[in-house]
Amino acid sequence: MKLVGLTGGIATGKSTASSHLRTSHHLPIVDADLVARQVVEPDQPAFYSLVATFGTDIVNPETHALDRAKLGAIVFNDPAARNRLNGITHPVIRVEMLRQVLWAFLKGNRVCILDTPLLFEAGLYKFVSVVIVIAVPVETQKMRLRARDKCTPADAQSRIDSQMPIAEKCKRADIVIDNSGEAVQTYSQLDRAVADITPNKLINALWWVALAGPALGLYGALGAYLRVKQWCGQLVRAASKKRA
Ligand SMILES: CC(C)(COP(=O)(O)OP(=O)(O)OC[C@H]1O[C@@H](n2cnc3c(N)ncnc32)[C@H](O)[C@@H]1O)[C@@H](O)C(=O)NCCC(=O)NCCS
Ligand SMILES: Nc1ncnc2c1ncn2[C@@H]1O[C@H](COP(=O)(O)OP(=O)(O)OP(=O)(O)O)[C@@H](O)[C@H]1O
Repeated sequence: MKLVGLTGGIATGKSTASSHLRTSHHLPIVDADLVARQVVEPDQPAFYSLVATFGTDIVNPETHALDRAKLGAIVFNDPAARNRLNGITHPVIRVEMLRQVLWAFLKGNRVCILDTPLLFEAGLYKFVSVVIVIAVPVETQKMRLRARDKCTPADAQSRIDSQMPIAEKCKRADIVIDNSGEAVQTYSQLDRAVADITPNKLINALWWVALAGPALGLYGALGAYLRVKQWCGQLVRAASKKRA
């Protein structure tokens, strides 16, 4: 299975591209933003680490879930805080993403897409065979980000500045998709890219036969690790609540 990193800057169109790859090409998408949301749900160990680090102000008092806007306002304006957030969330995001990649492999897919905004920043580019960057000019990026998230120009700028510049990502890419035009133009560039990168069926089947056993073992081990980690966290929290 070919592991493909799909990246870009904030609001350059990664989700637009990945939803086309999912619906028109039936490719499995491992969505880092989605995983990042799941690992900070209120029953997850990373949620408690975030509260211990950033304080209870980042919890919405009504829903008891993470107040993403508040945490975003802190970390997108403070590189040290962002490093602390990344230090808590990224290790667990990586484990869950690896689990999903193994599942995509076990199902016999020939291509799996890692939709990851921080592919370069977090070093995940080392594990993929092809990097696709979805690019737009910075002015278009700012305009689309502000229109989508209804944020101020300063907020849009600080989010953009939190990431590697899009021009640098394009330099490091194997394939650059220009998403500054109509969506259909982006889709046809993606269609050509898929045709270019999809491996031969026979070679893929041989790799599957060679690696399915170890992949299944690792998949099971990662699932068990995540579950045990969650149980341990619950036990520790229950014990500290009792003591309080
Ligand atoms: C800071 C948080 C709470 C803000 O949440 P919010 O709902 O406003 O944004 P959302 O999660 O939808 O992310 C939107 C975009 O912001 C950018 N972004 C998110 N986290 C980061 C980060 N740590 N550094 C730089 N850019 C980031 C990405 O381009 C992402 O696509 C949230 O992004 C978060 O928990 N980030 C840490 C986990 C992470 O690194 N996620 C990125 C995928 S690995
Ligand atoms: N070709 C296009 N033409 C016009 N608008 C577009 C185009 N592609 C994407 N958009 C719009 O730009 C915004 C950002 O796109 P999208 O959400 O796909 O970006 P993203 O890279 O996934 O963002 P994030 O980094 O926040 O996850 C959305 O409102 C989307 O509808």
